[in-house]
Amino acid sequence: MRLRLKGARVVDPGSIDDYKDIIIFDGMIEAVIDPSSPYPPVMLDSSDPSSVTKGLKSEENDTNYSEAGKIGVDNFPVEEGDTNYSEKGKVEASPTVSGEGYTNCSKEADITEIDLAGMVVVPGLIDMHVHLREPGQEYKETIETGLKAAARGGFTAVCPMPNTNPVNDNAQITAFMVNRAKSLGGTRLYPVGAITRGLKGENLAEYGDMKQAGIVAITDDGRPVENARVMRRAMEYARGLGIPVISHAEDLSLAGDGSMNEGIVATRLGIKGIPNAAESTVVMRDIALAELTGARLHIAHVSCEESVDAIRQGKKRGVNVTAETAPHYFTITDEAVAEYDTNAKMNPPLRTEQDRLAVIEGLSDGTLDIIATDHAPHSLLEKDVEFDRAAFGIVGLETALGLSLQLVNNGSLTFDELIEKMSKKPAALLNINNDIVPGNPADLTIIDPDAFWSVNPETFFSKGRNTPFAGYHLRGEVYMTMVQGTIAYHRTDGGQ
Ligand SMILES: NC(=O)N[C@@H](CC(=O)O)C(=O)O
Ligand SMILES: [Zn+2]
Repeated sequence: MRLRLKGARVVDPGSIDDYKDIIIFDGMIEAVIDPSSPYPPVMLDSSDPSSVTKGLKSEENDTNYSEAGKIGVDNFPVEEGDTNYSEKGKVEASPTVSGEGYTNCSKEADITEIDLAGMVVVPGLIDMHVHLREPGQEYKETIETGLKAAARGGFTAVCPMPNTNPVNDNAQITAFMVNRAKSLGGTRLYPVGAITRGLKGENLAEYGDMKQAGIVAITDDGRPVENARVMRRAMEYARGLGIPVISHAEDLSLAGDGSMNEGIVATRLGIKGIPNAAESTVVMRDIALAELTGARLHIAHVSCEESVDAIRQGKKRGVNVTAETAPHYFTITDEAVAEYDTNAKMNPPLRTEQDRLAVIEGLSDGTLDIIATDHAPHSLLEKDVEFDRAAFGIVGLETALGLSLQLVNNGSLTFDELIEKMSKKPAALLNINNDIVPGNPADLTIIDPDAFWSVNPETFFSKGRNTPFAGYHLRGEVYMTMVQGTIAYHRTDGGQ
């Protein structure tokens, strides 16, 4: 089936920001054309001047001819030697033209149109940090519910972390995840393998085998690699394989048994704190190790000012380091814990206003390359308990775009910058080509930029309800998520 996405503004940062129609055939982007251009484009036959009109839809006026002449520059594959195309088009711009009754190209012209007036189409969003809990903790989330939540959040691809049970530290588990996702269709899954077997921090996992089975990076996320020599060796192997090492930066001896940010709020609540240095010291160590090994290092879930500073300095020195933060770190602070709300408990913890602003500054000056969710679903069993006994982690897939768009609405980021951070940068880091160009799979996120909606966890497709954002009013919502030309999510009328 051929689809025409009609009437939307198409934004692919660095290459397109314009009103374009996207033609999709067999799951692939076939053409990106001017909204007034006919499709398929007119096939010229000099012996039959009237042929130029065949297959055209009727238009109000005849300006579509000169538009048709422009198709070549609009990525439509114009035949070699077709240089007088536009000239011919002009010649045939006769006022008697009507699309009615022209059936010559009707087979090719059999196009289903999707009206996207008022919407923005962007390259599919990629969330490079999610926890899908399968295998092992399917009561919290499954690959199926996680991928549905991802599609609803506008993500065409996600990267599940290896802290499943069993751990994704071998090719069998990797293959299981990949196959499960393939059998489901919808949002794509690119697993991240473990750095060490069983996430124990001792012996390296088999990166080569896992890479063949589909991993795109390695990490012990959920736990730091405590031993610097182990981390160094991991970086050396990963470098050889051309995959990034993702660091969950945490000094366990400093974090101790803290369960929120160390500071005034923790003192007031009588909760043990985790200082910024528990994160930033390991960020600094891993940047030093990346400098030593030349590996590609990616810092996960950056929460505090000192980490942002360390990454900024590392980048200045030319270290191959990228970093992500999550929407909660630039939206709320440790004040959100005030009612002992376990839905505001995650690792690293929510920090102070100063840190929140430093994270936004890091996003806007490019120090923080990527926005990822760290989607960490838990059940009531782990969350409906005393604060210090509750599990760390919040869900994020279905609120990420809405929360992140607030940075655009309030002028902290441009829309292009946001799409860079939620789509293009993760794609580049993971070697995924999601440019909106003919020949690429039609993995697209369609955003309704002015829709107002409220976060209602009861409507989540995720099994997790553990969000601190319930009741938030947001502007900008996912309208449709398309993966390989198939609709993976479509907002029903009226929003949620
Ligand atoms: N972020 C969290 O608070 N929790 C994550 C682990 C992690 O990303 O460190 C989890 O798996 O629940
Ligand atoms: Zn982590």
